[in-house]
Amino acid sequence: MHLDHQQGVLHSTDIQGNLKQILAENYALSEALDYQDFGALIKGIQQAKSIFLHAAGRSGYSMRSVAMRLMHLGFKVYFVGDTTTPAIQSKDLLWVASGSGTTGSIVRAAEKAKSVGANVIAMTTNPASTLAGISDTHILLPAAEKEDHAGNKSKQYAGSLFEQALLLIGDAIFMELWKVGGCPAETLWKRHANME
Ligand SMILES: O=C([C@H](O)CO)[C@H](O)[C@H](O)COP(=O)(O)O
Repeated sequence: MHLDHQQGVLHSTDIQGNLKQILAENYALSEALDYQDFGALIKGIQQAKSIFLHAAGRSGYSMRSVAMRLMHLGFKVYFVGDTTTPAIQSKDLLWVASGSGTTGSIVRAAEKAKSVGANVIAMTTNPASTLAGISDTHILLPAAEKEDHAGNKSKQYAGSLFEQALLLIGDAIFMELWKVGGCPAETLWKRHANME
């Protein structure tokens, strides 16, 4: 069950064991969430004039995937920092995610959104973080923060659990909005990128 670094050969692996660990951690996180918190997010998405998503690094990749699905549902959605992303305004929603809750660009975006009167919803692993404090609604994802190397909350590297949970929770939110909206998959598919 090891990679022989000297030979550079993969003799045998425990990929299945690792995958089980990852799935078990995500399952445990799903059991520990406070689902009451999600009401404000669903309402915020439904009521926003435009929805802005923002997160950095791997958290950002997860949130980009979520943004794409919201677009498939027909929402006006932007990812902060993209070339065609406009100014946020008072009737808009900024949905941000940062495991640490301290990433500078994400905190600054939340501050700007608050200053124009937009609704700010933040997902972090730390309710005491700057980002959680700024937000109108904070949703706690009980995962390891990226610099918590103790391994008590996750055996995975850095913020991996948080970043995976973002994508999974995003898909769960998409499913809920899709059910409520009642549009057939064919309607959503018409919005899917056709120049891939
Ligand atoms: O890419 C990331 C890193 O590899 C940690 O696992 C993070 O998503 C990125 O550094 C942003 O951090 P947070 O704002 O704390 O999510």
